[in-house]
Amino acid sequence: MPAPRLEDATTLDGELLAERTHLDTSRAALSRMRERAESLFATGDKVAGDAYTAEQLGRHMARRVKELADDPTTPLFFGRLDFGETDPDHAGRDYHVGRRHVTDELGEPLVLDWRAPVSRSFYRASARDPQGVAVRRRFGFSSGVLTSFEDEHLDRGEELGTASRILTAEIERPRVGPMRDIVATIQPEQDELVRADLADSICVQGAPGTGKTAVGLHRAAYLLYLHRERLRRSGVLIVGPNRAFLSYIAAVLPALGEVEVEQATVEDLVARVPVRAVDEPAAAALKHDIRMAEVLRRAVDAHIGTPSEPIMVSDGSFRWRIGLDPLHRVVAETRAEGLPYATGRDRVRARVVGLLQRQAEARRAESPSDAWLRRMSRIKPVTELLDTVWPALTPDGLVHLLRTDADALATAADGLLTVEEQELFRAGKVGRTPKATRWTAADAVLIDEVAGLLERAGGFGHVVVDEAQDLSPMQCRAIARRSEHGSITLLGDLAQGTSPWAATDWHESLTHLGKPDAAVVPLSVGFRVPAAVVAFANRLLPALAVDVPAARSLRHDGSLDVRTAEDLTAATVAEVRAALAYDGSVGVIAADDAVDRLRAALADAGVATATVDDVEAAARVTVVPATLVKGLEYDHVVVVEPAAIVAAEPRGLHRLYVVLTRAVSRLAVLHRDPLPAPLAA
Ligand SMILES: Nc1ncnc2c1ncn2[C@@H]1O[C@H](COP(=O)(O)OP(=O)(O)OP(=O)(O)O)[C@@H](O)[C@H]1O
Repeated sequence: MPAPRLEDATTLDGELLAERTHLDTSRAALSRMRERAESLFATGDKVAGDAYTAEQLGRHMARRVKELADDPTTPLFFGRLDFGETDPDHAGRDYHVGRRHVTDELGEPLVLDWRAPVSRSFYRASARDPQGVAVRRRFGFSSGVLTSFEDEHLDRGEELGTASRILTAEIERPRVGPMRDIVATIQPEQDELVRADLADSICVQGAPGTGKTAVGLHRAAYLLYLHRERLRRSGVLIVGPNRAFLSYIAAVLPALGEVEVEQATVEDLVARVPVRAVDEPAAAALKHDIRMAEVLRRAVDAHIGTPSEPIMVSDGSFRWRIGLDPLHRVVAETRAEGLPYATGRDRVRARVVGLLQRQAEARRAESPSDAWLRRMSRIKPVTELLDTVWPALTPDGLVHLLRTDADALATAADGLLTVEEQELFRAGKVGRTPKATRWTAADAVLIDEVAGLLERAGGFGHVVVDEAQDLSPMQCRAIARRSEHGSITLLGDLAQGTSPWAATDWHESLTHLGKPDAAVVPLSVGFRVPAAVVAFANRLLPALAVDVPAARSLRHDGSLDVRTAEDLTAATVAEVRAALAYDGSVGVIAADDAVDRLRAALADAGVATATVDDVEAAARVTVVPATLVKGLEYDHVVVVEPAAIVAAEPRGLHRLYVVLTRAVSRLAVLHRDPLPAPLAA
């Protein structure tokens, strides 16, 4: 493919000047839009009729003001599309593409939102399929100042692809602080996922650093733009592995103008009871097993009984009787409807009252009053019937019952759990009541499952699940309950699975998530890890027993340094000192129990360190326990004693693979013990 032609220098200067002027004009227009929104916000309460409308309007305006905030360090636009004369819709027009729409006083667009339909060509047009675009221009910025641009004359067959200087500079830019958006440089294979239909659930399998997290967040922003009202009502949820990760990604969506997205860990989602105990590994594995879903379903179902005698009800004036047959019918019909249990209980009550109502109507030839109906629905014989055939249940009460009543568990688990497994399930201390019980994290998932059997909760319009390979089947179901009527974006890498129940097959996870037909799409280009580091980490892949497509790294810079050291602590301090000579962040990653020692040694040496959940910290060095580093990245990574990281947990080699793939530019591996076998090869 021909390389882009260089324009002569004077034209270039003139063009650059014109683009800077356009940037100034757009900035001024954005600030006018914001002022207008602010003044509407200030007067909103006077305009709105009632308190409710005022509050709604206030919230809307506050959101609008936030959305229109201008950050001087992020460029308002990053690209431009010049359409050819023959394009049927945009002949001869040019558009600047940026983070949000900016219009002038007449409402003419100065900058188009990157999510607008026209902007799509910025990401997807190619020399082979120019989509009407004659020239695609990318802008280079330095500290918010427009300093350069790069043109591709698609109409002349020019295309840079990943050789773009501006893309390369963006990828190689030192990382500091929280994660950044990638709107300026989304790649075609990523864009296809970002712009997938709201109705489509997708699963992205990608090697470390292929942009899975970035794609998920940008998809959320894209869907919110396209289906704003609908998704504002139903909500968008991002699920991540831990607090540190969530705070690392928290700034991306607000930078894209999206301030109303919920972020949570799975533990947050199921936090109906406080978690105050830890399961033995075997018990935890059993509780996360998919068979538990059926055990719990049966245990709830077992509470539905059979009426054994007619009921007699007196309302003061008359006595009514409902025979056994109609009562049987009410219970059987309700059961057949397969409603959530608590809804079923309400339905039985309503039907029994309905039977009384019909008798009353027949006798008095008029409908009984609402007050009469209410009284009948709470009258003792009706409530007693309900308590026998459809007793009220609570989620923690039911799990407590299974932990304390061997017979109840045996009935529910018959043919599903062995006797040993039932004993394992009931092992451990249980309080006298649910409230007095010290629940474990796995218990909380089971309690949430029961809550889902009792009552159907409202779900989100879209859920993005990151690091999804670590979810257990029961955790997948907890997410499924929150996305039953919505779609999901599942992001992960089977090679990075470190939980005891880590997925080995995406179709299985998707089935537990209630989206068995979702497509599994690979991402294949790595934007983080330098090729030499990828090659080193990939030595582990054969030992990880997963079938994942290999990725190609875009980064050929970077360095890898693996060496032995007698005094690991001293070597770490020296390595961190050397790393600080470069720009960017430094991450020291070690087995969890070595973290305090390393942090203290660095402090003694006068090196300030941050903790992993403090993404805004001034210190450039972070000491990170290996178990918390998933999803994060640092320019310079120092891995201390790989053998200890591997030895610390059953899936230690997978953990080490995660650890070795966090480096953006330089990786130093320091060890005293021999390297784990696959690496030493
Ligand atoms: N198109 C792109 N342009 C510029 N940078 C990109 C692009 N795609 C991804 N990146 C950058 O590459 C890095 C890795 O991206 P991200 O964290 O989304 O990858 P990931 O696949 O989720 O990785 P992991 O599996 O390790 O969690 C980030 O710094 C991200 O900003």
